[in-house]
Amino acid sequence: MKTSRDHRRASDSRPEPLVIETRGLTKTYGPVVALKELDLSVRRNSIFGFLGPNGAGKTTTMKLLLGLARPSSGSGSVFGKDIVRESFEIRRRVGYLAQDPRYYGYMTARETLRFAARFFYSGPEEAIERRVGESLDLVGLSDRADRQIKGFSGGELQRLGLAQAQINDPELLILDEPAASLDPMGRRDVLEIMERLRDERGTTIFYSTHILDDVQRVSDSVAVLRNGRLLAQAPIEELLTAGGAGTAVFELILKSVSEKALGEARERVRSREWVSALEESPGPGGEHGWVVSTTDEAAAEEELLRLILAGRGVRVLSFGKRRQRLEDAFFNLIERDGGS
Ligand SMILES: Nc1ncnc2c1ncn2[C@@H]1O[C@H](COP(=O)(O)OP(=O)(O)OP(=O)(O)O)[C@@H](O)[C@H]1O
Repeated sequence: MKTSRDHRRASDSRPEPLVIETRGLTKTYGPVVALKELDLSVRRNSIFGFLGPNGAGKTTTMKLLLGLARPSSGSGSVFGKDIVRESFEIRRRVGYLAQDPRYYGYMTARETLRFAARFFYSGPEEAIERRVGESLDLVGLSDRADRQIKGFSGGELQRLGLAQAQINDPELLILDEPAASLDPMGRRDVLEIMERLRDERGTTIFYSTHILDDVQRVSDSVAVLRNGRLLAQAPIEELLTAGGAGTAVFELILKSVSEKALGEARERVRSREWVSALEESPGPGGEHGWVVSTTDEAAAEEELLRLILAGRGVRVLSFGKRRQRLEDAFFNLIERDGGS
């Protein structure tokens, strides 16, 4: 039985081949357009976050990829195989965790995984037991393996779901909101397991979520979907930059003896190439609020205060830094798309 693959990450700079590719993929349910002309490209050995609010079309996309629903138009392939004509072959090589998986509460975790493993392996019992044991280990459930599932917490159930989805050592895991219902600890566990699967087994992971922090934490690439339409698709760093996130923003409150002194400070700051924006707002009692966006956080840390204080007559009452996050980038993209 094959339990692992060659999961070395490519050391050269050639891009990994595409595991999922869709072109103009569309699904309508009567008058409802659940998915409109989706072009998606997911590279091998990546964690791909599929991000969007409720009703965006995430589950619909996953069902189309798995052959559980038929496209209204457009096409798609997984491992180069057609999602309509070759869905049986696709499903054999994919692990899927549905949004709300159900289990038999009277069964133990080990029995559940054994049951799932028998669908895939007809080999000797020891091989199945070994695979079940490895899977329990992977998700940290070895010490609870022989307890009935009905007593499991939400986090334990989700980890069992992951173990079940990867029981056949799939090349691709499709996970529908794997961490949505969990507390921060439970979410961290699930994200760590996803990383281990990518790093140690070379699994490609395509997962949906509406939790921006999770996407920022583990994804290599991200697609943002809204009302069935793709707003953006890019490696995460690119998306952060495009949406204006990932850059540092400095917030200051200044007090100045004169407009002239303030104007000179403004000119000194604006003359620096690492300043991408300087927004000003008047505060109470002659104070001035400044928000300075930068492209080079280190340079700004080193120079910004010095530049402001270089002339006489300007005092800095407060100085703080915040980093823009994916959340800012996401809402910027949605705003650009015309609404919330
Ligand atoms: N079988 C169906 N019949 C009619 N409409 C459907 C059907 N399945 C999905 N839809 C509609 O298609 C749209 C996309 O739904 P989908 O479940 O794909 O969204 P989602 O992004 O997965 O949302 P959620 O996070 O809430 O699961 C929604 O407007 C939904 O109501």
